[in-house]
Amino acid sequence: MSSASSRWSEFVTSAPRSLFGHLRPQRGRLAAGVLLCLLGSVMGLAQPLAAKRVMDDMGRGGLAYGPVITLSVLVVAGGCIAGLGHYVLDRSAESVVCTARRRLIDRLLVLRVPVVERTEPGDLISRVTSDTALLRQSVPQAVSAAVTGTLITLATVVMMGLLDAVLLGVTLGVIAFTGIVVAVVAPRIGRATRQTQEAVGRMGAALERALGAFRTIKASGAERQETRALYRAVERARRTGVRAAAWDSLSATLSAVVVQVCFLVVLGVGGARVTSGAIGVSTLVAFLLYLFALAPRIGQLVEGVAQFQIGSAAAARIREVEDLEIELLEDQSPEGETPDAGDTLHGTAGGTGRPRADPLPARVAFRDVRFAYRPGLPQVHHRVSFTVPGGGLTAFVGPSGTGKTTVFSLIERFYDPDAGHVLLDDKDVRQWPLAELRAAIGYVEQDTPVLAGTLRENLTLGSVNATEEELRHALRLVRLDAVTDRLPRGLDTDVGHRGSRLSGGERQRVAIARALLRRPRLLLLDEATSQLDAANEAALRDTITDVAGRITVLVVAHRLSTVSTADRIVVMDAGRVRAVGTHAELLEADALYRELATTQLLNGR
Ligand SMILES: Nc1ncnc2c1ncn2[C@@H]1O[C@H](COP(=O)(O)OP(=O)(O)OP(=O)(O)O)[C@@H](O)[C@H]1O
Repeated sequence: MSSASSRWSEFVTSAPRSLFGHLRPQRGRLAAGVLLCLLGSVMGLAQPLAAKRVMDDMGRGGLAYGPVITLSVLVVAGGCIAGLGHYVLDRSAESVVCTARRRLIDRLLVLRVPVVERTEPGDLISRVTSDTALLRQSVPQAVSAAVTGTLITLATVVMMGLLDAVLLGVTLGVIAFTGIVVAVVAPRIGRATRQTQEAVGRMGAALERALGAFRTIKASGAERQETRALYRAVERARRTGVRAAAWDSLSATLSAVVVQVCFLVVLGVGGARVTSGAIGVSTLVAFLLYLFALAPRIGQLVEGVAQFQIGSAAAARIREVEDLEIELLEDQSPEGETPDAGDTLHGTAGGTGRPRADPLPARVAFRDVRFAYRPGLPQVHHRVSFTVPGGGLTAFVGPSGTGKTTVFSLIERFYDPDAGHVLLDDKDVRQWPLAELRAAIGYVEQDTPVLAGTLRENLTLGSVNATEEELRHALRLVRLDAVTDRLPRGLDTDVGHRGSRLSGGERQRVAIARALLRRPRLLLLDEATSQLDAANEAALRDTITDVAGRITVLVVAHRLSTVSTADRIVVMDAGRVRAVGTHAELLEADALYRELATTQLLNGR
């Protein structure tokens, strides 16, 4: 069996299971909704009999008002009860969607970094929005069709059988034909829906790519190029959507046509039977009324099977996200070993990840670390080893792509090394509960360190209980207090998407203030490669020197002003540590460092 067909057969068996998984928590309400729909429909079933009675009475020359009143009551009450049933089903469908969205959201931010790197954010977004919306659309129809449609169809068939067995035979022929149509077409609807949702996911990814680099696209004059790429994604979604719609329409049309044909056949055969005296006119009329009642039920069943396929396809895509590997933020050390709070964080302020007392600087060490981002990719670290004592400023320098930022990613446990050990306070980071490890570290990335929202929201990300005084202190530390004082709304100023309303230097300093507010024991600072003006550069250098007086600071350095004040410099080259020393020592002893200091570092890159 080819891999595509085995994937398909796995989808066919697992997708409905995923859909049932979503429905299970709402089974009580769904059952109530179905019961009400059923009751409404059962009352509808009595209508043709009441109509037959009215006609028989008329045939006998008189009109009894009783059956007319009964008929009216049945019509109104049946409609109201069925309406209530549909409302209950719709409500349950909203709850199904809400639960599915919550479950997805719960998982999204704890996904492992490598897992997210393998997926497209836009596609993940479309699974939370578009696929869950499909669940909403398909659940009521699929459920009510499955139960109500089936039972009412059976009951209608029984009533028709009681009226006339021959005409029932004709009708059953129709149902059998429709069944064959559904069996052939339904899986194709499921497959086409899945393809449509995949195309919608790709469209989300393309949108995310374009809007995420809005300025770059404008500056590169690439609006038309990107618009064309988006058009292509939209067109793919349209094509697959049309395919799904074609199968859906085919099954609906076939079932409708077949019912009409059946009506004509029943009329013909029934007319002959009335003429021969086998049945009365009122029986034929009642049978035809049942047939008309049956037609929408068959349509409902066919549509229900289609909706079941659509819902299953959406549930399968949601399931794929739920199956992605996540991080365990709480204790995950193999031996259940948790570091002593006094030894690491000095206690954390419940849930905020902030230490209560002044933190002690952390010690960091790499022991023979080997690492590749993925199997098959070239190794980034080849037996990297170094030791950083608690406190002071350690700078990492080296040519671009030698694995300096990767050192930080391994300390943060965004990835785990393939061999060797990354140690914090002489303990492998894998032995640390992840939340505690990350609470001990402040990480300032090279790019995009500011989120949409206000300055205050940005600063308190990860330290929600920070006081006004702490905020002011952090701003003073990073020399941003004067800037915020000038802003009309101060800390409540909106910084725009990715902090676009701040300068590059301000963004970096906001990110440092945010990291410091968590009062880390270790600050990882990936220095911005862009050239800062002299005042900004001096402000940043003073901040780093200040902080390094209290906690351990590791900097991926791109500026001479940073390395010249460092307590030690780790020179990396091609995934190895080449030399360690002070600026003066390395200028003397290491040719690569000498070259870097006079070129890259001097120029800020
Ligand atoms: N997420 C990733 N997936 C795959 N490869 C990656 C990833 N991040 C970095 N790399 C690769 O790993 C190597 C080291 O990258 P790293 O960012 O650590 O270098 P660096 O020394 O910090 O470079 P720079 O000074 O330019 O920032 C590079 O070849 C890079 O292409």
